[in-house]
Amino acid sequence: MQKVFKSCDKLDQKCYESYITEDILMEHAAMGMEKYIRTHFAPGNSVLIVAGPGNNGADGITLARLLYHDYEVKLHLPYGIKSLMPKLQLKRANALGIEETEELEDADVIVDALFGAGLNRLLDDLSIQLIHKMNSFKGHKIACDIPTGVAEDGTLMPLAFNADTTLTMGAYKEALYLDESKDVIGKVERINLGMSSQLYEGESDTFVLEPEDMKLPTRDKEATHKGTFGHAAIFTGEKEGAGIIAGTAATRFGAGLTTLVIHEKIMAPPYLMHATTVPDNASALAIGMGLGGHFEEEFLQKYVINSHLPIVLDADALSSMLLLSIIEQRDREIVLTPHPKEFVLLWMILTGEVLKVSEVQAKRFEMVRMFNHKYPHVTLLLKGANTLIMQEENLYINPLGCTKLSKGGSGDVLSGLIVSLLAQGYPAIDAAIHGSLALAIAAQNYQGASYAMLATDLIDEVAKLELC
Ligand SMILES: NC(=O)C1=CN([C@@H]2O[C@H](COP(=O)(O)OP(=O)(O)OC[C@H]3O[C@@H](n4cnc5c(N)ncnc54)[C@H](O)[C@@H]3O)[C@@H](O)[C@H]2O)[C@@H](O)CC1
Repeated sequence: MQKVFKSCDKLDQKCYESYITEDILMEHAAMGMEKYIRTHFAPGNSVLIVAGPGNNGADGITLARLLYHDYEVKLHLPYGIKSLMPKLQLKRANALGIEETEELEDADVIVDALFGAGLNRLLDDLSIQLIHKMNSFKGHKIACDIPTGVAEDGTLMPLAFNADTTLTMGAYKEALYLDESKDVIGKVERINLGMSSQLYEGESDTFVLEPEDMKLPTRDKEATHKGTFGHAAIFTGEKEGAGIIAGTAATRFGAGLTTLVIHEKIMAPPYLMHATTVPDNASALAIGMGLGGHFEEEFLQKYVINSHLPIVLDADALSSMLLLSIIEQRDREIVLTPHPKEFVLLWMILTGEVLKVSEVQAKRFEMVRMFNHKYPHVTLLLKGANTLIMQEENLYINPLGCTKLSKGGSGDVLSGLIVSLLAQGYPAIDAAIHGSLALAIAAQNYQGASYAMLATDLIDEVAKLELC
């Protein structure tokens, strides 16, 4: 996992105090982009660099110098040059013979160095025209630091540069991981600015997860039996399919036993048990998926609220005042897995504040932190294109989800994976992180069409993760 920061200003300041000047940082920023281009494009290819008036533009001008002669470099400066660093970089570039181009033509590589971290107001007409044009080009699109149109606080403007790759300077920033900007950021790579990234970064309590972080349930001992791996009890309500999907996922992910708790007799697959109450040896619970109003309050009070077993609250449980009262229990392992619409409901119940889904989406990090401030002991997993997971002040971003997951049943699989890990004895935060990673990586591994994946396909992919 990698550290993530709200802004790099303080990190840059720390460098200056160590005599690592702006000029050094900038040279390395440009060298990082140069390396990326030289790795992916042979000399002779054309590179269009659109450079703005500030230091983001200066990164672009520096890149022009580094590539000039080996590549067909076209440098466009639509706003002229305003500050010290771009002036210095342009002098150096001009001295080598680089001239500005007035024409904006397609190239093999298009570099957006118009505005980076300094974007502080809406784009004007000139920028809008430029970005429309750059987006229409066929060349490989690289954003320097952050695409123009994505502000440092993560706000996505009505138009943004549509990057294939964002080469971000020094450290990963939160703005790169808001759901709304996922489609314009493309792949993200970090560029080191003349020192180890660990020295540049310092401390952070926010992290972006990587595939290598995924830990699968371990079965490294031979002298075991089904009881060794816990017993997941999944409350199955009006839509019994949701419980069956979650139960199948829980079993596939290693739970020794899985029971669907339901009042009625159902046709469950043979590997799932079902019962009308929670089995005595249950080691974790999951409730909410397809629940409806299946269980009476007295039953829920006895088997869910008073049980104190580790628990996943999902879907309908997140709009139940009774079930949400669980989050006051500070001695319990609790995972909440809302999607943004469910978060709106739970937030209203917990605080009385009525939010729109769009407001939650626009400030996902802030909302998760506000929830965490009230309930630090609860693991909150806010679903989305970039899932956010937080407990005890540490926030983890899982950016590995993909559009194949946008289908009914994916959330039930996730609840099943998490309750499975809880049943096997993993702490709530680990269960949420590794369940979420397993879900996302399994979806990536699915080989069918992007629109075709069923919850059962996803569970089959989970079953193969250890072999990958
Ligand atoms: N500070 C440093 O030491 C480093 C900075 N680097 C680069 O510097 C960038 C930040 O540079 P700056 O702080 O100069 O900011 P930018 O270059 O992103 O933009 C600042 C300039 O754009 C103008 N501006 C902002 N929004 C505008 C809008 N909507 N329309 C028109 N003009 C607008 C501002 O008035 C200012 O002149 C980073 O994104 C990164 O690319 C890198 O070189 C790494 C090191």
